[in-house]
Amino acid sequence: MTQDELKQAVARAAISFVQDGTIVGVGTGSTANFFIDELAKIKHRIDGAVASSEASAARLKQHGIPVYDLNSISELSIYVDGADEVNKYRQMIKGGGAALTREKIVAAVAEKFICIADESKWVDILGKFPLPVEVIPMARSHVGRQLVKLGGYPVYREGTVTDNGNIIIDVHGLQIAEANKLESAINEIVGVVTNGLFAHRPADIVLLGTKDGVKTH
Ligand SMILES: O=C[C@H](O)[C@H](O)[C@H](O)COP(=O)(O)O
Repeated sequence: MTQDELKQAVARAAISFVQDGTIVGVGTGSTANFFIDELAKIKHRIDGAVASSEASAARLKQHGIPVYDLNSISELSIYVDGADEVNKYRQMIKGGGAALTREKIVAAVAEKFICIADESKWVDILGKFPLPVEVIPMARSHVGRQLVKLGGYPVYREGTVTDNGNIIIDVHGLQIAEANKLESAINEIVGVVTNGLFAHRPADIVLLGTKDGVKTH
């Protein structure tokens, strides 16, 4: 099976968690795009969606799925999104597509976070994938210096502006043993909006696409 076929398989599997008549939280990225396309097939059964990026909102609308502002709803039963890395504690690194902040916000509202990923994303220790950090532009150098003190090698992601008008710094060289602590420490740096560690809010369910089928963790 190709990587895209594995992504499609987990996207399909996630549809079984969608309850009729509800608003669905939808993530960002290539795996989330497969989920949006699967969601379109059952769009008559749902009320609509909340998107974690402008790109996902546009794809949902192209399919004729109503997109709600998060502020206009009070509850969200599920949030379905991909990940750049996920471990056995269902902690994740996210933000390869620069959507980490909105993803974290929608995930915070959702009762259940369902992570959909192909097996290449499964890791023992988080950190091989450079950790994305969303930063207020004027704080770029300051945040970079603080990230070095935390043991990382910060690299400015040239040409990327987030949906919130900020920049991304990718932190290389981290071996993340205590994801909760590092998530908090980075978020305490003045000028950081948030970072792509989802440790305080791990996924509730991971659907992992493997050659032997979709495995649930
Ligand atoms: O900002 C992007 C998101 O965190 C994505 O969920 C993550 O990068 C995984 O994307 P993909 O499904 O394309 O590998």
